[in-house]
Amino acid sequence: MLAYCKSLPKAELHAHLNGSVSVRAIEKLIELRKRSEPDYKADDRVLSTAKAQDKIRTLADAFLMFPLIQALTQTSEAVTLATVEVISEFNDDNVKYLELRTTPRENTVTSMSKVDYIEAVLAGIATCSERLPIIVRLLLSIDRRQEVADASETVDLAIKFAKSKDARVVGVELSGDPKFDGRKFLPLFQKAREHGLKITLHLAESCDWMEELSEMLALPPDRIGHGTLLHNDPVHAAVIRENSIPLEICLTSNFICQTTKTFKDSHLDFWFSRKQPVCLCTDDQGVFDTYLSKEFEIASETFNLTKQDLFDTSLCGLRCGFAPKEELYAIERIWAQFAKEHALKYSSLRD
Ligand SMILES: CNc1ncnc2c1ncn2[C@@H]1O[C@H](COP(=O)(O)O)[C@@H](O)[C@H]1O
Ligand SMILES: [Zn+2]
Repeated sequence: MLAYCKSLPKAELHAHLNGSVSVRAIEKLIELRKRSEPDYKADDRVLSTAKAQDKIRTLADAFLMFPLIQALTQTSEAVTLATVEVISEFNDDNVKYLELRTTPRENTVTSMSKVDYIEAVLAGIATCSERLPIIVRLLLSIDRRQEVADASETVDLAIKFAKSKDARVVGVELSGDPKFDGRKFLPLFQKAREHGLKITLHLAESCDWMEELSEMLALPPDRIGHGTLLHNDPVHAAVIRENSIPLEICLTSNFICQTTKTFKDSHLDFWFSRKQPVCLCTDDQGVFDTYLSKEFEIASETFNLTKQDLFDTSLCGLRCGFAPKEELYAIERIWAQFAKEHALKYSSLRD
């Protein structure tokens, strides 16, 4: 089944740039940093090829890893390199449509501004677009720990970049440690929506911090990141069903962080059996040592999914993308062709 999962055209909608950087790419980033700082020594944990499960057992452990990687992406050159490496690896896994997300950061030591950071990511996307058969769009992230003023700046930049010529920025998202309440950012998400941006929110990733849910769901978001525990509450589940909000489900991430005890405990089954749109995603493929085809294989083994189910799930991912519908229709031709070659059922939304 893994070979089939690899051959499937796929859409990845939930990938944090810094969490997606592989050990191989980290080695390149260290080399780059050593050019200007020959004595630089990276933290051993980011270079360890040990299984992700040995390093991370809780969500809190995962949050210790991100700053170690972010320490290597503090210049425009490094940010572009990381972007190119991450996109290339998704392309190698036959991902045809990718939505990367990242938190724009400024760095006073290297004089990198938030605008520089975004432009560096966009430069990486532009380079890959010329060379590789993959369409990439960008979401700008608000980190739950941020001050509202900082997040507001990010939303304003997202609005500005979305209106630029290439329009590769298509949305904003909320992520970061779930113990920080997201409600203070709601007016910013409203503003982003008024300017045509799409919104996805990490919600209910951990059982300890659920107070915000009703207000966050009332937005309502265009997609939900994880939503691991939302199905346990009938009121929340009803909002999701009524609004047909797609869920971005990251099996390995949830399992490693132990927000779902086993793959079988994942909320994927609940939503899948109710025909809710569900997108399989990697979250942080570098940190969690995974890739999208593997997530499809795990889903298939755990929930007895057929080749047709996997194809439908992969197509569902594309259709939940935030790029304009016309662009998504154009990319869908690849799925139509795959269905033809593999005698799978496929019907265009236009039929
Ligand atoms: C494991 N589950 C998760 N839950 C919540 N937020 C997560 C996350 N995984 C990653 N991030 C968010 O993505 C940032 C790293 O990428 P960027 O520097 O933005 O590219 C992390 O600092 C965190 O805010
Ligand atoms: Zn995430």
